[in-house]
Amino acid sequence: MSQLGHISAVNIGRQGNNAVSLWNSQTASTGGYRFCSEQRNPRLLRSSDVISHKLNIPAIKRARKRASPLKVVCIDYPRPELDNTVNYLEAAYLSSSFRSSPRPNKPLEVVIAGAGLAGLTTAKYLADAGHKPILLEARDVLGGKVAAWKDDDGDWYETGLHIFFGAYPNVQNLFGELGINDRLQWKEHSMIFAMPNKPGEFSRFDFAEVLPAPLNGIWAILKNNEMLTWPEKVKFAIGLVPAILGGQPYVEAQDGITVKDWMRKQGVPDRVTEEVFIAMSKALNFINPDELSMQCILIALNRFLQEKHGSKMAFLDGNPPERLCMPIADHIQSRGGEVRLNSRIQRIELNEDGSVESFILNNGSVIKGDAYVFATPVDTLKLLLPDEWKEISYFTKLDKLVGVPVINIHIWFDRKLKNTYDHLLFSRSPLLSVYADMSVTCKEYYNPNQSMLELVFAPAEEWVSRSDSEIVEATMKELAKLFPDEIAADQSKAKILKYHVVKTPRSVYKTVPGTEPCRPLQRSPIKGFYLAGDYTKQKYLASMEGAVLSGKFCAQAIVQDYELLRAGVRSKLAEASIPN
Ligand SMILES: Cc1cc2nc3c(=O)[nH]c(=O)nc-3n(C[C@H](O)[C@H](O)[C@H](O)COP(=O)(O)OP(=O)(O)OC[C@H]3O[C@@H](n4cnc5c(N)ncnc54)[C@H](O)[C@@H]3O)c2cc1C
Repeated sequence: MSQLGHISAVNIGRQGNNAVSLWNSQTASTGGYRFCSEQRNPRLLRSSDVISHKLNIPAIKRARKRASPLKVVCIDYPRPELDNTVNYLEAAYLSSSFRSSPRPNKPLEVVIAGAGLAGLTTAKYLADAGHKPILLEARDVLGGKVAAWKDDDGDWYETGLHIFFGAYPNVQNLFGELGINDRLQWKEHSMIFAMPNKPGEFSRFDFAEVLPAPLNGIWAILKNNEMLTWPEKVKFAIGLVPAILGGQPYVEAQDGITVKDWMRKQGVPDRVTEEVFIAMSKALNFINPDELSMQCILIALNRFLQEKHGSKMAFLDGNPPERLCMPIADHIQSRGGEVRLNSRIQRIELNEDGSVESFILNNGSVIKGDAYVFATPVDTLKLLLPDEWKEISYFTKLDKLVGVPVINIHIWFDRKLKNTYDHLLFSRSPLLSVYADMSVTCKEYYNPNQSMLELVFAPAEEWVSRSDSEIVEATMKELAKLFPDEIAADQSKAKILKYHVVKTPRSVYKTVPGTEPCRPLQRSPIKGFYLAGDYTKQKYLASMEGAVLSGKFCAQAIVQDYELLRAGVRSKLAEASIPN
């Protein structure tokens, strides 16, 4: 920390691409940020505020002349591809707090179960803070729900078709930190929906680059007259007024109601739900609007509409284990951490006082540490929960969080399909959710002569136990409507060269009404035991961004608990002391 008159410069990052923000030091830690680079009119930061990328030397000098009591905070802030708003600053600030935290005298050994994005980021940020993570993954591949495999022909197939959104500040910050920003292939700022009544046709919502948020979103909706009529748009807009006026408290209060019921309560015509929200519900949580909690839609709308590029989409340029997970694992290992595959935790062994003594692996190995993290899916955690913890309300609430089934399908065709875009497409078909021609959208899968469609099949409850051939047959019938000139269900047009079907019987937690209060904080009531995962408490949905943020929160809790963990304080298993 270097002194500049009354101003202290904290944590000046790497050269170039550094954001400098001036804010009132008293409010910085509370999250009530004051935007002080134009120091005359301090005001609360809005998510649309643009934070300067460059070192704002003139602003520092001006503040210095006035002997300002402001603190200058310089954050190592790798330039994100898109927005440069307070959400990104917060993400970068949290990341930099690990690197700038005091180096521990004796690093903690932290044993982490599960190398999905949550476990990987927990380990990464713990390593950044000078600790030693030992990351144990059950399978022989990194990534969990972003895992992928190479077949005998060298083609990749994935657990899920994954889209990165502009409104993913922590993910973009992570890419920046790892120096892999160029691996995100950003697409045109549009949402493209198939038109079931006009087979082979699409309807677009195009977000104008010249307009700020939320006008660009409102304009995109107003301009599209193919999916919604003007009276429907007006009724939908009126229905949304309480959400706009009520802000976050209103959004949180809508957890108790399904999308379908909320629309009816607000007087929004059923056709709006059918035209737009079936597709959105399936894309967000692989279920229909009669099951999905309205809070989920409002959170997504909030993010998409409040940030200019919030709904802009990117594809990773190749398979996630190598293109995203390996750089994180390499980073962890370069800082003394360990990443071990084929290491399934079979049992959580407890001390007499109910705290964790060790993790027992399926091969019988005993792994001990100073702290323990479960970054597995919630369904796995529930299966492995020690009996002694089962009555604790923090854990009993997990019963309501249940993974939803989903199927990811890849079909390689003998030709290049024409009726497609270099983009994600909402199929609006009964069995399918979103899809993309990955031979166009993804650099590593690029093929000028043949298409590979990757499709998300949802809701999949009734289908997940059926055979792959049945699932592909049903998919082909749907594809015949999306590609009327090019695909027929009997393959009399485009021929299938091969396919892969990946079933995930328990994927992200099913966001039905009443689940939000059941999401656990990352710090559990058991001292030394923490959770990470997209289902744990964080302001994003069950998504890659949510998983990454949960990992950061988990690492932050452990760093904050350093003294406690070093002292080896063990919890007394008393429900009374457990925060609900
Ligand atoms: C089909 C599909 C499409 C999706 N599309 C998108 C999208 O477009 N955009 C988006 O943001 N999100 C999307 N998601 C959601 C996103 O993939 C998840 O939210 C995120 O990857 C979850 O990360 P996680 O680390 O919390 O959990 P996981 O990825 O489930 O990681 C948990 C890890 O724990 C491991 N594990 C389990 N049991 C044990 C054990 N006993 N011992 C050790 N390890 C264990 C697992 O093998 C796994 O690696 C999609 C998901 C699916 C399934």
